[in-house]
Amino acid sequence: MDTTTPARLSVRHLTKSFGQMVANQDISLDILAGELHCLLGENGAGKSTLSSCLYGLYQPDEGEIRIDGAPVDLNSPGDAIRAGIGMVHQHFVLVPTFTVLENIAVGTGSGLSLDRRSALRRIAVICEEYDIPLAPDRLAGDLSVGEQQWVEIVKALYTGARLLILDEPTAVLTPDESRKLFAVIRRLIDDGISVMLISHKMTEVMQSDRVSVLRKGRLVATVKTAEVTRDKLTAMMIGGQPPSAARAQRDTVGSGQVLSVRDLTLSRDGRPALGEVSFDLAAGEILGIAGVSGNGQDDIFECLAGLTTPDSGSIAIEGKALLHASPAEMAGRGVGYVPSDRFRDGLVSDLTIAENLTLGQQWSSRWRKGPLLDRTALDTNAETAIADYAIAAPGPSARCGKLSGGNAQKVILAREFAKARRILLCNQPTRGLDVGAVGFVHRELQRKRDEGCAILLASEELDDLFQLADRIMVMFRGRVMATLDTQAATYEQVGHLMAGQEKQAAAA
Ligand SMILES: Nc1ncnc2c1ncn2[C@@H]1O[C@H](COP(=O)(O)OP(=O)(O)OP(=O)(O)O)[C@@H](O)[C@H]1O
Repeated sequence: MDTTTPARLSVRHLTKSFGQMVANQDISLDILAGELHCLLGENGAGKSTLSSCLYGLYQPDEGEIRIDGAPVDLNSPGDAIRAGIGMVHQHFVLVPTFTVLENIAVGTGSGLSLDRRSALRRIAVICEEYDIPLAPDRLAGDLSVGEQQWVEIVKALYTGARLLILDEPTAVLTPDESRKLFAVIRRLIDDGISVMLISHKMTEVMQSDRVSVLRKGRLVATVKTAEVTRDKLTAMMIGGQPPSAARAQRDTVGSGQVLSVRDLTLSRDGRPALGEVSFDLAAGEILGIAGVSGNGQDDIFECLAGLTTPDSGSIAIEGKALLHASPAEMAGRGVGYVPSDRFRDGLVSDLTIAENLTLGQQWSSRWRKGPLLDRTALDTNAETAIADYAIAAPGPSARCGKLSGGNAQKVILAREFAKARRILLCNQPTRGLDVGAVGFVHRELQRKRDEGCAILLASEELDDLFQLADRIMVMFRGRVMATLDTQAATYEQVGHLMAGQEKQAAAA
């Protein structure tokens, strides 16, 4: 690939606003045929908006999109697919009771008119050509998250995509699955297919051919990856140094054993979700939970947060059994909870940042002036959080539903970190955050730990766990495979345990 390589997709002067918010401003860039092109930017920089415009989910206010030199109007995903653009989102939308083949048929609009034999042949050709391990007759409900992603990729290739947009694809994969995905991406590129990758992980970004950096809705530059360093890219992205952990903390307590979990067992829809999970957590300790998404992490947190009742087992905080506790009671006991699904469990989209920051504590005298909410106190609190956590938002009264994924996450972190005086339950806190924000969360977690807070930290990012956790508990199919001392553990060993491979882990 060189400068004479033709552009598969050209964007010229693309602008897209939501009310006053200009999410993409005058963006011009080319994605060349057969290149891996990364889109890099802080949370809220405009990456999702741009990719949504390219996939016909949003229509730009101004500007032009060309495919292979010809202007196109992308008014729907159907238009994008016809133009040869495929997109794999972070959340897959497969029908669990359908087979892989049926999901591909439904997703590509072939539906009932499908010629089964020729469809099977075509899927087999795609899988063989790009070395994708996928059996068309398996039920989607039986597939691992990584396998579901293969279905989405094959679906896009089946419709003839020549440009594939991948939105943070490795966020849900094991290290092994991520390596495999990158091997497939290389094959696609060798075959002349273009891949646009949205990723916050610098190790992945550095594997691309070129990077387009967005900052505050504008394109900073498109550069050849071989000609820049990680630090240079980070500086381009944030336009300076990452924000520092500036927050002063209030009273904190704690020493010795704080949280004790014994034989927690839970089934959901008749299937075992948790099997005899036991662990202890001490003040000033970070216990990491490693596991591929869906292996029981969410269930543990929901039991601890009082949102789900286990079938058996016990939970005790400082020796006292924990029964159903409301968010306000949890806050009263100094427990903060960062859930993995920010919009389902963490935020109310229609409420403002100021209101979301006091959610669950709105009856506390701190936020009341007589019977009414003290708006000034709410706004002051929100302004501090917006500054400390570098939340990209117009102000305290912005609705959380309009924030980018990463900025929404920062609102939850600001609220729950403030609550957590004794215990912080943190499920995937860095998911979808940019490098600057990840660094900030790491420093905040370390600060809370140093102040004596007991932290339970689940992350699909092994980097988070290896950098922060004192011990790493590895989950597979709802069971604890092992709890390792971080100093003595290796990435490979944890990766094997995450895949349920005890023997390989022992040999690693
Ligand atoms: N539907 C919408 N309505 C109003 N504002 C929006 C909407 N979608 C996005 N925005 C705003 O546009 C800006 C860009 O958001 P976008 O989601 O494109 O950022 P991003 O770079 O993908 O961020 P992240 O890395 O956090 O996912 C943000 O300030 C966001 O709040």
